[in-house]
Parts: sequence; C-alpha cells; structure tokens
Amino acid sequence: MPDIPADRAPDATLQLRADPYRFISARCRAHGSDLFATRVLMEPTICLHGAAAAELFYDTDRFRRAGALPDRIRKLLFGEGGVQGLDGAVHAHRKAMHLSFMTPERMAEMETLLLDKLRIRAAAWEERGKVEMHDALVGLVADVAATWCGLGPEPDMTRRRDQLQSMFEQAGSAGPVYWAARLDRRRADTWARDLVDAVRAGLATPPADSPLAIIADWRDAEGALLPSEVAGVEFLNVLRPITAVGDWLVFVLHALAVEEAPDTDDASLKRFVTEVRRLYPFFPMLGARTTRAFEWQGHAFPADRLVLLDVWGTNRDPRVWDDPDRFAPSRFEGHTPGPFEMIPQGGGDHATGHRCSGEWLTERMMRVAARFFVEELDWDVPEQKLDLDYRRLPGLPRGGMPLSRIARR
Ligand code: HEM
Repeated sequence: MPDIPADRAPDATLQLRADPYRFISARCRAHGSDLFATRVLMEPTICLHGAAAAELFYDTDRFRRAGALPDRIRKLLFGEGGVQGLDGAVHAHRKAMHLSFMTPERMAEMETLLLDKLRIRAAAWEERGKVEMHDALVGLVADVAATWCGLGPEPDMTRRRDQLQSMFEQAGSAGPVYWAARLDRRRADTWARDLVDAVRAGLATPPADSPLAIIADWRDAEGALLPSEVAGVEFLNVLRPITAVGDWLVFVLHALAVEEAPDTDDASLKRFVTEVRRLYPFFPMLGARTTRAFEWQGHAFPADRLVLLDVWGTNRDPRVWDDPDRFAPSRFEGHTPGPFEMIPQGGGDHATGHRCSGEWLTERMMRVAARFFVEELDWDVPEQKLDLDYRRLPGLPRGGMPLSRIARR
C-alpha cells in the first residue's frame, strides 16, 4: 500500500500560521495528492483536501471530535463541554437543541432586528465623515445577536462584544494576544454561566423561544439539566458566531466595493452572498481525529490520528468550480452545490453531523445587509488597503473597510 505523501520538514506549524488558508491546498498541489502527512505543534497530522476527502472527514464511524483539536484552540474558540466536542447520540441530542433555535419565525425576526438596527445606525454614520465598518458592523451585530438570543431590546454589549470578538479573531494567534483572549473567554464564560443561573432561579425571564431560555431549560437524554457552565458555553456558542456574522458583513461590503453589485431580488442576492461565503477567508480548516485504523483511496490511516480538512481550498477546487478564483455569483444559477463541495460552515448533514446550525441564519443576515447597502445607502470607498489579510483569522481587509460620505436614500 503506498505511503501517504509526507512533508520533509519536521514540523509545519510556522508555515501553517504564516498562510493558514492556503497551506493545505498549496502542499497538496506540491505533492500531487488530496492528502499528505505532516506535523502540527509536533503532532503527526494528516491534511485532507477536496470534496471526496470532506465526505470521508464527516464519516462518524471513522472520525470523532472529542479530544480532536489542540487544547489551545479548543479552549479559546469552543470552551469546555460544548456541542463541537461531542460525538454520536449525545452530539445528536445537543445538536437538536441548536437546530431548534432556527425556526422560520425566529429567522424572520432576526432579519427585522438587523434591518432596523442598520437603519438606526446609518443615521449616525451619516454624521461622521468616515466610518470604520469592521468595527461598526461587529458592534451592531453583537447588539442584534444579544437581543435575538434573549437579552432584551437594548442589551449592554460594550464589554462582551470585545470578549466575543477576540474568541473568533484570535483563535490562531500566539503569545500575549492569545493569553489576553483566553482571559476574555474566562470572563465571558462566567458571565454566561451566571445568566443561565439567573434564568433558572427565575431572576431573568427571556422570551420562551429565545436561545437563552431554551438552553437554560434543556435536558440531556437522561432528563438532567445541563451543568450551568456547559449551558453557558452553549449560550456563547450561539452569541459568539452570530457576532462573527459581523465579519461576513464586512466581506459583503468588500465584495460590493470591488465586484459588480447584484440585483436586489432574493435569488440574485442569494447567489451573491453564496459566492461571498465560498470565496472569502473565514474558517481555514477543520480538525477531527480518527476513531480507528482504516484504508482510504489505497492509503492507510492509523487510529487516533489528528486530521485537518482544508475548508478554504475545497471551496476553490478546480475539479468542482470552473475558474474557481473568479467571483461569479452566476455559477449558482440552477446549481446547488453538493453537501461536501462548498463547506465554509462545514459539510454533510446539519442534524447528524457537525455542520453549522447557523448556516441559514448567516446567509439570511448577509442578504439583508447586502440589500440594505445596495438599495438604501449611498457610500464612497475612500483610499484604503482593500487587500485581504490572509495571515489573519478571518482574513479581513487590511484597512478595516472604512466608508465615507454615507447617506441614506
Ligand atoms: C460567521 C459566520 C459563521 C461561520 C463562518 C461558521 C462556521 C462554522 C463552522 C466551520 C463550523 C464547524 C463545522 C464542523 O465542525 O464540521 C460551525 C459549527 C457550528 N456553528 Fe457556525 N458559523 C457561523 C455562524 C453561526 C451562527 C450564526 C450560529 C448560531 C446562531 C452558529 C452555530 C454553530 C454551532 C452551534 C456549531 C457546532 C455544530 C456542531 O458541532 O454540531 N454558527 N460553524
């Protein structure tokens, strides 16, 4: 049986940090293979690329999530005891809770909250000569997220917003910046746990269909309430990624600034934001661990091996996408990508696998914002660094995406 092609360098951590999005696909191209073996943080690791590999990665018989990721990433991004690190029936039960937030009514409510907030904030943006939209949009979306999650109409998110933001924007960092983010994580965990305790004690009464109320009341398959720390982590598993949609909105603005603006009917907007989700650098890769030894495409995988799936590169695989680097929303006319072909928020099945439960909500928020920026607002793009910073997670525009001469129509 042929060995998995292996990198010669003893460890790839520095290369991976230097170019997290392009690392796996570039190495796969160099090896002429959809997989290669390397070491990350000195640990033997197999990297996978492409739709067939993604399908393998989501085979729960051969891969598990418990204990899969290096501690430093897991503890900052996911926290302890949350859905991301569960497997099998326990995972499916907890995932049902996350999916239960996503009813059509609640998603429509999010659209209204977001649009209202955009209109209100736009009035203030008009007053300023120049507005740094990364900062403005993450703050705005954090407020909307908090309301939608059950924290009331005018939640005070000034402190929380930075804590949430550092969880998803510093996950790949090192040194003091990383440790400051870990401290933020601890503070946010304590705050979320206290919120759950307050709901359980009857001291707070969020709407019954809000994530805060549902999580505080959720029982595991044996009928026990979740430990309040774990319930707090799950609450942050909703609040944090919705806040992160603020970064997707920056990418929407960037695409509107550098590409042809879409028509504002639903279908055109959907194609536009789908192309943003395919191409812009958000999650570079995902991690899991083999449950047992097995063979795939003639290669032997050992048991308990860390495996990284190339998210960014799979979304640009020329075997699936014509002219893959070109921004072309029309590629989605009459075409829905397969469950493993386009994986910016994971692949496979939402209920049985780890695919993002917030994918539809994300897409709808992006559509609302895109329509608002095209239909309701005039704005200029002042001189700035519009190139994306591929060393950062997410790879936001270097200049922070300021706009000037903002005016409501
Ligand atoms: C910025 C937008 C978002 C991005 C880039 C994103 C991306 C992802 C990715 C890559 C995964 C992992 C898939 C896997 O491990 O196989 C994931 C999982 C998850 N996402 Fe999102 N997501 C976003 C928004 C949301 C929103 C808005 C929510 C909730 C309201 C959400 C909730 C979750 C949850 C709970 C999981 C864990 C699912 C599981 O382990 O079964 N995400 N997301």
